[in-house]
Amino acid sequence: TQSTRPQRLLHAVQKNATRGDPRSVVKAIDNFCRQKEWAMNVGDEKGCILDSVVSEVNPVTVLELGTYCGYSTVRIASLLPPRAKIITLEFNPDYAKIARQVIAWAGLEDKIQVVEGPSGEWIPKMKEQFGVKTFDLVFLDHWKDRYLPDTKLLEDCGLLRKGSILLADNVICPGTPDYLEYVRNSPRYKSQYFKSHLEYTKAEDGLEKSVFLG
Ligand SMILES: O=C(CSCCNC(=O)c1cc(-c2ccc(F)cc2)cc(O)c1O)c1ccc(O)c(O)c1
Ligand SMILES: [Mg+2]
Repeated sequence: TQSTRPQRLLHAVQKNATRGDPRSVVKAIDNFCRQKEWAMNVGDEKGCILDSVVSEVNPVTVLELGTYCGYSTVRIASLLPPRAKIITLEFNPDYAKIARQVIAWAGLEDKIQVVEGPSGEWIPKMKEQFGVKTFDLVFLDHWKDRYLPDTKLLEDCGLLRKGSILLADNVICPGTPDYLEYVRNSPRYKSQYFKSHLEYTKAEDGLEKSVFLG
């Protein structure tokens, strides 16, 4: 039977990356996506912006919306302080299965919890299910029309605190116009746009970093 792109991406990691070495896993995926097949990872260019925001925030609790194959999950987790944790939500069970194996190859299972299901259902259960108080950093990279409703849900569930950072991928391509309008015009956020390119291409894209003001 024909393999899927996530399966081929995982094989490239197992073939070319060193077990327990997150940076080699990131490199192997970027090489696969540049040389073999494009895939919707945040990629190396936007990944460097992600790295700088994670290093600056130094978060203890991270929420990622949209795991896909775990590329950004591994990127973020490899920069977290010892006791810090990342919860990553993925709707698609096939993606989640691949992501768990990519994360295991990187040796980061202890810092990462992959949760399967719709973000709209899981966000209201975060406190009771995972003992989360608030998130220091949220990386939005799932369905682009879920960024705004899920942000409002995070606010309503008391999962953001004064200073929580939202970092959103793809605000230009594919684009998240309603989300951008909200975080850029709401008095409850201070927003900043980091211009970049759509992963592995020359098309414009960027990340929007928004600080929740409480
Ligand atoms: O894929 C999903 C939804 S989550 C992935 C969201 N991410 C994107 O869509 C995304 C897309 C692009 C992009 C794609 C084509 C272009 F021409 C240009 C850009 C880039 C990104 O960086 C992204 O993050 C899913 C869920 C449940 C299911 O059952 C299922 O089959 C699929
Ligand atoms: Mg993306």
